[in-house]
Amino acid sequence: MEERRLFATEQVGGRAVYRFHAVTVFVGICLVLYYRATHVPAGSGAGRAAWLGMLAAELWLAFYWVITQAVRWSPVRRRTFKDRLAARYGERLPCVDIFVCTADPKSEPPSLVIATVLSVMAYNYPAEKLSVYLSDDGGSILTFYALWEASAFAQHWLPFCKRYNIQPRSPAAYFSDSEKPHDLHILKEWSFIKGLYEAMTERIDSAAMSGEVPEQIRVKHKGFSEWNTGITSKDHQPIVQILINGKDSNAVDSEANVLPTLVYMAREKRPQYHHNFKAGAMNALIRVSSVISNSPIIMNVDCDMYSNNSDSIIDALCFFLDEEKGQKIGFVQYPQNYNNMTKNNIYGNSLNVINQVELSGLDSVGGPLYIGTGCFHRREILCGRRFAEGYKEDWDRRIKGKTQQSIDQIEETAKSLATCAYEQNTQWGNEIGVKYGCPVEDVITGLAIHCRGWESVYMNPPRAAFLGVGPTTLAQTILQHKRWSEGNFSIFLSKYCPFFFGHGKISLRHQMGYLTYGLWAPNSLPTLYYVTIPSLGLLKGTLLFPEITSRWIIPFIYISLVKNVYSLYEALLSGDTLRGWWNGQRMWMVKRITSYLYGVIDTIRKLLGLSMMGFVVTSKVSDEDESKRYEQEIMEFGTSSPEHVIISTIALLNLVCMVGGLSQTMTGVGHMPLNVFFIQVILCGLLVIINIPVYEAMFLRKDRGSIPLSVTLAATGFVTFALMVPII
Ligand SMILES: O=c1ccn([C@@H]2O[C@H](COP(=O)(O)OP(=O)(O)O[C@H]3O[C@H](CO)[C@@H](O)[C@H](O)[C@H]3O)[C@@H](O)[C@H]2O)c(=O)[nH]1
Ligand SMILES: [Mn+2]
Repeated sequence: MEERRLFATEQVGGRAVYRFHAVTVFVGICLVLYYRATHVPAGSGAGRAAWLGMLAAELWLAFYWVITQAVRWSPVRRRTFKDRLAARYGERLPCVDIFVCTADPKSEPPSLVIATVLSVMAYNYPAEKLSVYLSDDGGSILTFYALWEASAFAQHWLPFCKRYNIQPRSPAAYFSDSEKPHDLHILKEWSFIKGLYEAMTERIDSAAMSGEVPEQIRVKHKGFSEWNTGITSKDHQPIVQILINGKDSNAVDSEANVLPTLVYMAREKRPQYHHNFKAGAMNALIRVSSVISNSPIIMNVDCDMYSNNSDSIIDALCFFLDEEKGQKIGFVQYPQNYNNMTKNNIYGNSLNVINQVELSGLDSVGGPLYIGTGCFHRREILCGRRFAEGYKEDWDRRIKGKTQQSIDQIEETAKSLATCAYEQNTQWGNEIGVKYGCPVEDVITGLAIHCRGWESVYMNPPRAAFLGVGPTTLAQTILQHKRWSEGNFSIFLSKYCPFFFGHGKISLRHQMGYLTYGLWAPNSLPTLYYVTIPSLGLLKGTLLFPEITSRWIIPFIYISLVKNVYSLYEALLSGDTLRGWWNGQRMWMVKRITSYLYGVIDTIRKLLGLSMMGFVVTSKVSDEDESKRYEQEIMEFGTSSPEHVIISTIALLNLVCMVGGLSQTMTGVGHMPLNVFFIQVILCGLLVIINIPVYEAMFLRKDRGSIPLSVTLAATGFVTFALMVPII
């Protein structure tokens, strides 16, 4: 019966136009490949090799294009019926555990972390059913201190949020853009809470600045004594502190309402044990929470992603508790939205197209990937359960065994579950919990869940569920995308390759959806080829495309035009600006020739056993000067890193080829009329135009974010080399 459903699934419109466009582009691609294959220059010269290289690059890009259409074919949108859930379940709603992960108080300031914690404590959900866990991989007293402060502030913050039903419920976000209320009575309370919040943040920040917590504060909670022995972030005992025990009748807010349980955890770290980064933290959280609250639903967020929508738990439960379809749903994923993007998205980090188009598309073929944050899981499934027909979850499941333990006893038990040795000779990190050994632990874990027969759901409500901090410098962006592309590519090359591991378990289109990301990294090679060889050909008089008078030029022009117009249309529809799209195209190239290239190299090095997996946390802070340039949308280089050399080399190379190629055409040297080299001129010209910010950073800008002279010199060296060597 339709009225009983707790959620609805709707088709996204516009498919006929999309499919027509896709078919014509496909025909165009076939024609291009046919032309390439049948027009290979005779002989054994460099021209022939370059042509065959073009063929290889285009074959790859064509294959990748086909892969990316899988998710675009029939996207869906989900809608929930929250009032039906409330009416039907009322008191019987399940308990929910929320995990927040942080790793380093320097790149993830404690005041940022607790704003996130406070936002998830304040969900529109019965507080007695909510437990919030903070995992601190930095093992830092500063973070513990901040959480302790937050536990006190929550007593005022939570009732305030609920009384006025405010949004968002991260105090940092709320006070930074809420206007002073007009009502005098409310204003008084608003100012009081704001004052409390600011004073608290000041205390936390100044502790963070000085690197220590004042003695008069350390005596106020037993938890601080864990740091008495001078421990370090890489070498310390397990720490579990229950700061608020929801079952304790004294743990109430300023209006005598129950508070959610709040727990601090820093799993044991020892230099001789590998800690498996965030995946290790998640698994420790799963175990620690199992003896404290053991809720059937687990939600996890990164410490920089505050809850922006207080109904997200209710929304997610509409899927899990739906009588008809809920049993098969393994996890509910919300998009990663950022609140610190500039208008035109200078580093292409908005993820708008991924969020609006690709994840909705995946939702129609088996479900979105698990993307690590803003995701609701079912505990049992995260712990390895396979789907079986007729399976029904026990939503009332609580902690097994003794419930009459004291807090101290529970903490001791919990600590024993967060030791380094606990996982030895167990299936944790493999069949149980979040998987180890992959820089995108989330994606591989989600894939395993899908392959065990579960589906997932993508929920993208009009009011964003979570807002986080995206990278704000070029270096952070490149770093993040290196980790992502490398992680997804290593899944592709591992035994978990969606094509093989997923064969027979998930649909072909779902496999293709996974490959959209799995093949990011290898895209670097054909792209690198495409941004160098045709331009060099222009300079050296090697023709690599049909002439303007040839009819074969039509499919080339058709594909490039239509593909770009469609990508622009998708971007605009997803909320990007025209300039944002253009910047995105630049970053698309930059990421492919740096992050993705590194992704390929590092994956291969790891396969050969030459290096270990790493997870470099992206910094959530940048200095004032950098932030200012970010606000002004000026690209940040500044350091002489190898990736900056690559970017500068490609930019410079194209400039030289363009100037050289055009001047030869104009002066008639080498008999190279413009119309013969039409496509190469356009391609090289576009590359020059898109690289204008790079030239500015090289030659015009004088600020600290410009390209250092050493990089320009190195790039000049490489370009000279490329011109001297007869590659083409
Ligand atoms: O040893 C570690 C390293 C990281 N983290 C946490 O992992 C989260 C993500 O790290 P971040 O540096 O912010 O990386 P992002 O690239 O922003 O993370 C995205 O990509 C990751 C996979 O690469 C996913 O795990 C994340 O959920 C997803 O937001 C943060 O909360 C960290 O505190 C840990 O808990 N322990
Ligand atoms: Mn992050």
